Order: sequence, then C-alpha cells, then structure tokens
Amino acid sequence: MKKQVPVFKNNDYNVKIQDLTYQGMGVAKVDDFPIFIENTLPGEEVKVRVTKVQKNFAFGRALEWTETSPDRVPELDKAYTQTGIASLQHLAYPKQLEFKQHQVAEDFSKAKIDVDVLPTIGMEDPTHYRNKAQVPVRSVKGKTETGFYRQHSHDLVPIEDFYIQDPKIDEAIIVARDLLRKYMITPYDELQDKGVMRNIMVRRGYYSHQLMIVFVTRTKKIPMVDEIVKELGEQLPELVSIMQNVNQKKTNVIMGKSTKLLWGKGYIEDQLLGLTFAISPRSFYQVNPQQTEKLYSLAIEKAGLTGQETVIDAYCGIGTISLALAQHAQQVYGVDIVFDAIEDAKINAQKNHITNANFVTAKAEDQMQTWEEAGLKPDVIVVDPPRKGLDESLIEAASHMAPKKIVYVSCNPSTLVRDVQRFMDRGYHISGPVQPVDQFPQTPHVESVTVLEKD
Ligand SMILES: C[S@@+](CC[C@H](N)C(=O)[O-])C[C@H]1O[C@@H](n2cnc3c(N)ncnc32)[C@H](O)[C@@H]1O
Repeated sequence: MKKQVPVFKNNDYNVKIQDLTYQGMGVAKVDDFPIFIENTLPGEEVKVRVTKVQKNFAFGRALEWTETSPDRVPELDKAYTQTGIASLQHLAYPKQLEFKQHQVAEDFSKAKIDVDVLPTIGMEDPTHYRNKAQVPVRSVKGKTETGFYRQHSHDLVPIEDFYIQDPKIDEAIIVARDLLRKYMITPYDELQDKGVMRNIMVRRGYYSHQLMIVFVTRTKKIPMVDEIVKELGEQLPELVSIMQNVNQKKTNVIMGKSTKLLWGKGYIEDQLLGLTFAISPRSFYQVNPQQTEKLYSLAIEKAGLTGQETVIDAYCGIGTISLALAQHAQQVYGVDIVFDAIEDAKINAQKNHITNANFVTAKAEDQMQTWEEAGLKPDVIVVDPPRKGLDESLIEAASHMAPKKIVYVSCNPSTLVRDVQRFMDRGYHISGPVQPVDQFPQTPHVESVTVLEKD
C-alpha cells in the first residue's frame, strides 16, 4: 500500500529540530517523516513552511523561531546561506568544530569501526581564508553582476563581500565586474547559450600576494580586451597574471580546454611550509593555506619518515605534499590526472632544488597498478583523493605493494570510512586517532587525516 506522506507543500508546521545533516541542515520530523530546514539548529523550535515534498523527505523554510539554540550566532547575510558559500554562518565557530568532529566519529561508528576522533583543529580567525574564487557573471535585472548561485539553481545572487574569501580577491572581482560593465561585455546567458563572459576566477598567494585573474568566456574573442587588461593592471597592483579560458560547451564544468595568456605570466607563485609553488589556472591548490600548513605538517608527522623511505603521493596535484615529504624521504613518486598540475609539480621540484621526486600524469588507480607491476615497494603511501574517494582497484594495488603505512587525507568522511573498511579487509588497521582539520570554516565540509598500518 502506498505510504501517506504526512506533510504538504506550502503548509506550515510547528517542529523541533533534532539533528544537523552532514550538509548542515536542521532535521525535524512530523510523524517520523524528515523535513530538512536551512539555518536551523538542534534544539530549536520553529514554524516551518514546507517548500518541497519528496517520497521520503521534505524541505522547508523556517518562518519563525519560538526557541533558539544557545549555539546560534547572528546571521551576517542571508545570501551566504542561500548560496551555500557559508551555510553554517549561524553556528558559533567552536560548535562548527564540534559538529565536524562528530560528523567523522559518527561515520566511523555507523560502520562499526572503533576509533578515536580528536577535536577538529580550527582557525583563530575563521573568515576571509579562501585564496581562490570562481564566480559566475550574469545579467540580473539588466545589470552585469557577479556573485554566486542560489543553492540547487542557476539563479545568481549578487554578492560583493564573500566573507570567506581573501578580501583582496573580493576587491579584484569588483574591479573586473566594473570593467565588464564599463566596456559592455555581455554576460553569459545560460538559457540561450549566448553572451561572452561566463566566469571570473581569481587566485591570490597568501604569502606572495601575487594575483591572477582568469576570464572564462564562451567566445574566443573578448571585445575591448586590451583596454580591460590595461585598466586591470592599473587598478590592481598585485596582478601578475591575466588569462583567458574558453569554454564553448553547455556545461556546468567551469573551465574549458583552452587557456591563453593575456598579460603577465601563466601562473602565480606562493609558499607553503617554506617551499615555493607555481600554480597555474587549472591546477588544484588547497584553498585555505593557513590550515593547509597544519594539515600537511600533520600528514608528514604521521608518515614518520627517517630519510630512507620510498613514498607514493597519490592525487598529488602540483606536488605540494610530495615535495614537503621529499625533504624527509629517499624517493617520492607523485601522480595526478591533470597534466597541467603535473607540469607545475615538475617545475616546483626544480624551483625548490628537490631531485628525489618523480611525477606522472595518469589516473591514480591505473598508475598504482603500473607501479605495482613494475615492482615498486613503497614504505608509505599518501592518498588525498577528491570527494568520491579511492577506486577499489587503487586499494587493491596499494595493498599488494604492502606499505607499512597509508596516510589518508580525506575531504569526505563517508568515502573515507568506506575506503578504510576496504583497507581493513586487506590486512590494515587504523593506527592512532583520526584528526579532523577545518579547511572550510563556515561550511559543513570536513577534512581529516587517518593513518593505516599493516597488521
Ligand atoms: C583533494 S586534491 C589534492 C591535491 C594535493 N594533494 C594537494 O593537497 O594540493 C585531489 C587531486 O586529485 C586529482 N584527481 C582527481 N581524480 C584523479 C584520479 N582519478 N587520478 C589521479 N588524480 C586525480 C585532482 O586533479 C586533484 O589534484
């Protein structure tokens, strides 16, 4: 018999928030039927309007609070929640850190893996930390605007102060937006697939202060490009690189395949743990440099190197962890799927006079098998995969190589737990506590370091 859903769209209900989802939404129940509600916290009592009903759950909007949580702090700007750029802005920072610790602990406990999860290492000032922004450029009420999409939509919410980004990046976006307005460069229209400017990407070195702007365009030509480039340089003295990336596809992927230099050099440089890194537009680079130094120091410490070891750094990006490890190991092998990132990694090795690091462009899962077949015997494997975690074939090959230690840097506790379980099935156990590090304050994202050792 079809189950009757107990709530209806556009109806209001008085509910008590019971929990917080991994996405940071409050959960209330009506007759055991969950409603997910933004900007609400456990213990709060709210009147909620149901905005969307699905088979097994609904979404709602809090209209009024009859009881608020002592963990609540004032909301700074609704746009931060609407767009999801800082969807935990209403939760006091120490509680955000607890939420993240709890998140990791709960995922392990659901999988019945007994492990200690330490308190999350947080930031002293958990704002304005991001060293990179990618903002869509759209027409809103006939005006060229930059900002961010309302969650689950492609409606642009104009934003000038992004709260979690380096303020110099916010400033660069406004300067660029105003020049697009001045020279009447048409913003991209997604529905009609028309217009010139799709996105602006800005990166700024935390230590170096070097600034890069990348215009992502639908067209190969940007009208008035020389004037725009000249005025950008005049208004932003930290600029070292202006690039154009052309993306002619109807896609949510931001960057296209072709990138050309408009002015300056094709990369910025920045430092991490005393090493210098070149970072080009399409390469991954950790967005929170202050926390990254803590994260990497921890990963290096946990790797327990003496200078004699062979180490694999899978998903190495531009070689940041690899080169930091190379200073304490005999030989490091890094692999990443992005060609430009590996080119950066090779340049970065040279820049830092590191000769014991070798980098390959490949899928980590393929390369791990290639290394295994070639008889490579790493003492330590470091993995730092994207959110989807490790491919089972990588776990298989890595386990066959039988390293003493695997250091798992994870940005998604649920795939971490799945992968840890797979390593445990192949003769590994968790060694020591799991350490969450807050790379993304004001958002529900959780980063952590786990060490596995051979039984
Ligand atoms: C979370 S980042 C970590 C990068 C680097 N360890 C760092 O801290 O800067 C994940 C990296 O995995 C790479 N990547 C994604 N899928 C991959 C795959 N199948 N094989 C190898 N690398 C992959 C991305 O290009 C990205 O550089």
